[in-house]
Amino acid sequence: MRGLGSSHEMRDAAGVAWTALLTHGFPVALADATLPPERFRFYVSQNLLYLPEYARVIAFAAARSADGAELAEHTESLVNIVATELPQNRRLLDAISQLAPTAMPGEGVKAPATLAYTSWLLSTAATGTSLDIAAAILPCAWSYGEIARGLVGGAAEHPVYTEWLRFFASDEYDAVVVRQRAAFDAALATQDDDARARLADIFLMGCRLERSFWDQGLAMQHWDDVAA
Ligand SMILES: Cc1ncc(CO)c(N)n1
Repeated sequence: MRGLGSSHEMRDAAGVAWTALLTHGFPVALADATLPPERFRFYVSQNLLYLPEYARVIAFAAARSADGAELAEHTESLVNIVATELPQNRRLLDAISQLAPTAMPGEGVKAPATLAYTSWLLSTAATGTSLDIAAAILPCAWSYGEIARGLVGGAAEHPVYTEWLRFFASDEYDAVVVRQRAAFDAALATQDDDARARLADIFLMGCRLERSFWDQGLAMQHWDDVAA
């Protein structure tokens, strides 16, 4: 299919589902340091429920790797989540708890967008190929890198948010994204039009779910019986 032969073209095809992530009110408020700490606490708590499932999904991709190079690639992504991002999110929760000391309602319970996103990732992992899984996980890492790199330059100093921005805007994080995209693009080159269209649909859904995760954080949206 013309126009869907690379991650770059899939991102362009995702249109507003992608561009909305770059200008979303949550990261924008985080960068100008006006985001209320309670909202960040809610978001990080939900992220700590999201990331272990995300890691399990990457493990499915590793398990289904076609060759040693693919196995190594997914394993590096998995290690990045388990050894770097999860501990970093736990540190962020500790830090924001100084500014927002009261636990949010339902902090240990997946809120609707968290459940939708993790359930979709896990169902893609259960039924898809390793490349389907790669398409599903690509918007996560890639969009965070792009969001942070776009905002870090003009960001206000903040005792917690600055660390978040620097982490995702770092060269180390960018290297993770570059590696993931290169592996995805190389695999995509071997796919026929039908497969590329399916992968683009998966990528697009990942972008939508990223956006609803930000929306959920901004609104602190939880199940009706959990919300006070
Ligand atoms: C919801 C979500 N998407 C992407 C990332 C980046 O890994 C994250 N930590 N959380």
